[in-house]
Amino acid sequence: MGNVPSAVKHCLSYQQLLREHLWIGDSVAGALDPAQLSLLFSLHLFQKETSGFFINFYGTISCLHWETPQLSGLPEYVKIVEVGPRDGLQNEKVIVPTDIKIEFINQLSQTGLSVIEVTSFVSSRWVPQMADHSEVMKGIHQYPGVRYPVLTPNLQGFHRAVAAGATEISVFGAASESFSKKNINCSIEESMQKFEEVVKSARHMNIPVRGYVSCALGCPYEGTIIPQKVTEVSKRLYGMGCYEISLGDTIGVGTPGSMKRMLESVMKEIPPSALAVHCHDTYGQALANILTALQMGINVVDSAVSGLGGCPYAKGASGNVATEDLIYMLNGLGLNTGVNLYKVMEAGDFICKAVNKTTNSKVAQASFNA
Ligand SMILES: CC(C)(COP(=O)([O-])OP(=O)([O-])OC[C@H]1O[C@@H](n2cnc3c(N)ncnc32)[C@H](O)[C@@H]1OP(=O)([O-])[O-])[C@@H](O)C(=O)NCCC(=O)NCCSC(=O)C[C@@](C)(O)CC(=O)[O-]
Repeated sequence: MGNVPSAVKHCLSYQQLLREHLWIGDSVAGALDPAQLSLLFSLHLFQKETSGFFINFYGTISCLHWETPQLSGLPEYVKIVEVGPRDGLQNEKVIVPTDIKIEFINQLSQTGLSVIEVTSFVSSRWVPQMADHSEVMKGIHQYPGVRYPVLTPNLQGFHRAVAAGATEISVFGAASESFSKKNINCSIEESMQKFEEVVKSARHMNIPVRGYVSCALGCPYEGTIIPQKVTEVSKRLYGMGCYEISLGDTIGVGTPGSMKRMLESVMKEIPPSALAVHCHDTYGQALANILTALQMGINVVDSAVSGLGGCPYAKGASGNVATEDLIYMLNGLGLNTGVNLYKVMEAGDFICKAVNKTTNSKVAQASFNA
C-alpha cells in the first residue's frame, strides 16, 4: 500500500473501522453510553444522506456505511445458527478441553447470536471430540434469549441430552444412502424410524426438533444427489414434526446453480420459512450459495465462527462458511442479524488461539492483519 494516501489507508483498515464504528452489527447499541448512542443516531441520519461516506469518531471520512437493501427478494432479518462449538470442534484433530469449549460458548452467547449449537450426544467411539457433551451442556451459562440445541441421533442420545439440560435438539439424516451408513451406521429408512421415535418423545416434552439433511448438494461417496431425493428426505423430517429443515452442503461442492435447483424442488413441499441452509466452503462457493438461498426466501443460515468445521465421516469436507464473513456480507446488504461482528471476531480469535490454528475467516484475516 506504499502509494496509497493515508485517508484511503484508513478506509482499508477494517479492524480500525470495527473499533471506531461499533455499530457494525446491530446488537451493540445497548453497550454504548448515551453520548455514543446520540452520535450513532446522528451518524445514521448522516449516512442516509451521504450514500456511503460518513465522518467517524475522529472526524475523518470512512467508507463503510449502513446500506439499505440493494438486491430484490431479500429478507429483512436473517437468523444465524452458530454451529462452531459442535460442527466446528467435532472435526478438530485435537480434543478441545471442556473448559475451553464452555468459555467459547459463553463468549458466543454475548455476541447477539440467538442460536448456538452446543454439542452432540453421539457415541464417543464414533466422535471422541464430543465425548464431554454432558459436561459442556451442564457447564455453559444459558443466556436469556439464546437457544442451545444439541444433536441427538437416537433415543439414547435424546435421553442423555435431556438429562444434561438440553431444551432443543436436532436429528441428522442424509439424502445419500452411503453417507447415512458411514455417518450413523444405518440406512435412510432406518434413520427415519429412529428419528420418528426421537421426535415423538421430544414432542411429549415440548422440546422443539430441528432436522438436518446432509449431502443436499453432493455426497463424498455417491457424487451427485438428485434434488428429488433431498426433497423426499426433507419432507419426511418435516412431516414427522421437525420445525426447521437445515439443508447441508456437507462437502461444499454446491454452486448457486445447484443450490437453486435443489431449493426449487424442496420448496414444492416445504415453505421457505421452515428451511435453512448449511454451507461448507470447500470450493469457495458458500457465500454465493447462501445469497442464492436468501434471494429465494430463506432467512435462516448456519455458520461457524472462524470457518471451523467439517464432518469426520465426510472425507474432504472443509470448514463451514465463517460466521464473520457471513455477517460482513449481510451487513453490507443492509440485512439485520442482531449480531455484533466485532464480538464474534473476538470469540473466533479466542478459539483459534486455543486450538492453535489460523482463522479461515477472510474478514478476520483482513482485520487482524490490517
Ligand atoms: C448413531 C450412532 C450412535 C450409531 O452407532 P452404532 O454403533 O450403530 O450404535 P448401536 O445402537 O449399535 O450401539 C452400539 C454402541 O453405541 C452406543 N450408543 C448408541 N447410541 C449412542 C449415543 N447416542 N450416544 C452414546 N452411545 C451410543 C450403545 O450404547 C452401544 O454401546 P456398547 O453397548 O457397545 O458399549 C453412531 O453412528 C454415531 O454416534 N454417529 C455419529 C456420527 C456423527 O456425529 N457425525 C457428525 C455429525 S453429522 C454432521 O456433521 C453433518 C451436519 C449435521 O453438520 C450437516 C452437514 O454438514 O451436512
